[in-house]
Amino acid sequence: AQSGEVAADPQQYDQAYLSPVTIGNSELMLDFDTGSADLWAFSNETPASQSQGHERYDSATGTELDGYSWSITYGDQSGAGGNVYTDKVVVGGVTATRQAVEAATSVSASFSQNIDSDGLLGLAFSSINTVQPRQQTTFFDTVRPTLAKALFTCDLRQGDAGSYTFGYIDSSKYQGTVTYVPVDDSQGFWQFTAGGYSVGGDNATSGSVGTAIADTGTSLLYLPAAVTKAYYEQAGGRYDNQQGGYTLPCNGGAPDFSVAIGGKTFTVPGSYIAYAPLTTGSSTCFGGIQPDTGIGFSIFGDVFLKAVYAIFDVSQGSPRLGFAAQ
Ligand SMILES: C[C@H]1CC[C@H](NC(=O)Cn2ccnc2)CC1
Repeated sequence: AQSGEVAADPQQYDQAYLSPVTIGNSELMLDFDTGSADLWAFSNETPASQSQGHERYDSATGTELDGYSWSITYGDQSGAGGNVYTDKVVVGGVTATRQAVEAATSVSASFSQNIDSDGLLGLAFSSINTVQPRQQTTFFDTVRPTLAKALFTCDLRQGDAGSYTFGYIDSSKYQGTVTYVPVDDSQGFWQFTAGGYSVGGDNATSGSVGTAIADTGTSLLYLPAAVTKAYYEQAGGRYDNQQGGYTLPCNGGAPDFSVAIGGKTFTVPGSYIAYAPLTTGSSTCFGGIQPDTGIGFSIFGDVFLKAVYAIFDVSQGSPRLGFAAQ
């Protein structure tokens, strides 16, 4: 049985985390994204004008799926599309011998401009893979029958290298016990229910967060508007229309944010929520918590995930998420 571990290296401000992946004989840095289900890369088929500074997948090592294509648009309105190959993909020593690899023939500006990222490796459920005419499986679904345990884990860290593991849980990476919650995969996401919350440790847990997804591909923590408003009232933040989100002082006074999941409380340090100065040297920061208005559910992105050890587990028949304090 296979198992393995791969580094997750943070970009500036932990905006995304990138992991080394070998596809054929190309070594690329991919953004592992539990919020989508396509494995795509800049390639020899991506226009030079769009791929300056990126490593590219050389599709010559692959077997083309004739007449197949893919096209994806993410929640931030970024997107990409192209052709499909099968090729050998290796992640932390775990090998998929015939993985669908989606070679980009076009990518949106934000992907071209983020030269650290050579593509994405989707880890949501294969039911939302965009390949046509026949949907393809994610890397995790492809290797799942060969893994020691049918699960992968995520240990993202604030401003430091973390890791993903496939096929095993590393109990040295968390403290205390793991709390498991059921996952509703009907929308293709790692969707769960979050409970009450508290700001700055005042144990008057108020309200309830509700339906949420665990999304390593999203930088911030998107919560219901009422919860977000309550947080920034205590944090001394304000909604800045020009910035398109809440901002707050960078000065280190931001309160912690705690949320109950499966009856256990998980805390995001206030320092994670003073996310990044509006511009270099500014004493005003963009907030790491933002409203989930219009999305349809809350998004527990990297701001939350780097405060926990997360286990994405399909070993029990029904999928489940495990969380433990880091
Ligand atoms: C309003 C939110 C904005 C951010 C959205 N997240 C994404 O688009 C994640 N992603 C994947 C690839 N590139 C980005 C989720 C909605």
